Amino acid sequence: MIELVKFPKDFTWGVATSSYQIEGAVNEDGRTPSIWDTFSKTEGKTYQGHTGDVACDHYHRYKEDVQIMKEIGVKAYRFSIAWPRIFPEEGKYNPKGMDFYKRLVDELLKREIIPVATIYHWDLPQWAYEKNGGWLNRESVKWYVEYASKLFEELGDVIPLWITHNEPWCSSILSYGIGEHAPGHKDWREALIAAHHILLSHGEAVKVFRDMNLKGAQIGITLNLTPAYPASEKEEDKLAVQYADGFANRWFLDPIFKGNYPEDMMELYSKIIGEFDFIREGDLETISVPIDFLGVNYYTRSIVKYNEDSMLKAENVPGPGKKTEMGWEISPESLYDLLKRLDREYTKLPMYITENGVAFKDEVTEDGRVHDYERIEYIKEHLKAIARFIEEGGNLKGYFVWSLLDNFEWAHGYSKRFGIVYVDYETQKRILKDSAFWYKGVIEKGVIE
Ligand SMILES: OC[C@H]1NNC[C@@H](O)[C@@H]1O
Repeated sequence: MIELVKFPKDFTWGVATSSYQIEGAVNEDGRTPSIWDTFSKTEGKTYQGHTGDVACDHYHRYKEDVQIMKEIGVKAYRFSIAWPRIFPEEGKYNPKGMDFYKRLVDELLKREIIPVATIYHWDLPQWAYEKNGGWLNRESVKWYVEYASKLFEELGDVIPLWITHNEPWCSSILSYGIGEHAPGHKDWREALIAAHHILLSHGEAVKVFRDMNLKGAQIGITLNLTPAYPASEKEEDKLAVQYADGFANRWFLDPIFKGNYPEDMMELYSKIIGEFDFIREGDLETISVPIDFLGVNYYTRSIVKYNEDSMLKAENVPGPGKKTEMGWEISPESLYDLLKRLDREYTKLPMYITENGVAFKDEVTEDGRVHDYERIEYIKEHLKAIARFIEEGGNLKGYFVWSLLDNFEWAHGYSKRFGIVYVDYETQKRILKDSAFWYKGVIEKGVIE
């Protein structure tokens, strides 16, 4: 007996991308460098020195790509806007840069695809970074609000869903603390300062958004969340989970939904970074202004054991499940656990899975196709977890596959393919993978077998 898993009729089936990962055209129509242009051109920072100079040439091929979305039948398209196209210099608005997004939105609306805009997906203008380190400078909040306000003015009447930030954990901790992402700093105090200013910019932008009273438009934030599990039933491993969970999840969930940073993590971090003197009176009220929805990016879980020598008292151990090309364990049941926890402990607001997807070794076979059955399996299992949550009353409104296209996977360059559409970077030819045809069927029927 084939199990049929049904989704609500109005479920938002989408795909997601981001500007630096797909657009290319890095010097076109007034765009100036972002920190990722600088970082990717720095020796040793990205796989084989790959950059986003051309990427998927989406800046020129957007009409073709929107037509592909139409063929797949997606209802919504989550993309990000490149700040350096809109404000190539501080205070200097660039209408030609904005015009690209107006053209893109026109193409989407012509095909009745809902545009979902991420305001910041990591391509900070280099000019902002050069003013005392970008997000380390509290002025970044002002720059960001000026940028977001201009987007609301110019696109607020045609874009119904706005996401202030994509994965603040990555644009702060991974970028200023661990150093794997631009600007590549390795300083925990800087990481927490950047996180604070990013969260503050989120809250300030939401306030401006509310003041503009944009009819029918909603605003939220997207967090990448990684549920942590203990390697054993030992009490010390459970303590390791508490700190791993604080590090990955609660440091962002708590200020947004509870109006405070988690006490246990502040205590732990204060031993490393000293005073939290970058938090000012009223900041947490701003950060926790009410939003309309939460975007959740989910890929994998972590399993941790206690380690006295680690700052977080936690050390990752590999899970038993199958691994992806990124080395991430496949664990759809952890997505269900995560959604239940968010519903229980944080919010009853509508949620969207704003990213979920997987990198496997994709090859174009003799028949000119890409038989990515493992990706179909991955997406199917995660959709089942989502369906179970919805069935139990969970307020989950939509799902965006990461990604529409194979694209620039940050430090991994083009070596990791997440797309449901294959990109031949030599020719820029797009090939719908089997997963794209499968997803088309799911969208059409609203069920998975
Ligand atoms: O690693 C896959 C994706 N994860 N979330 C942010 C995106 O920019 C990444 O490509």
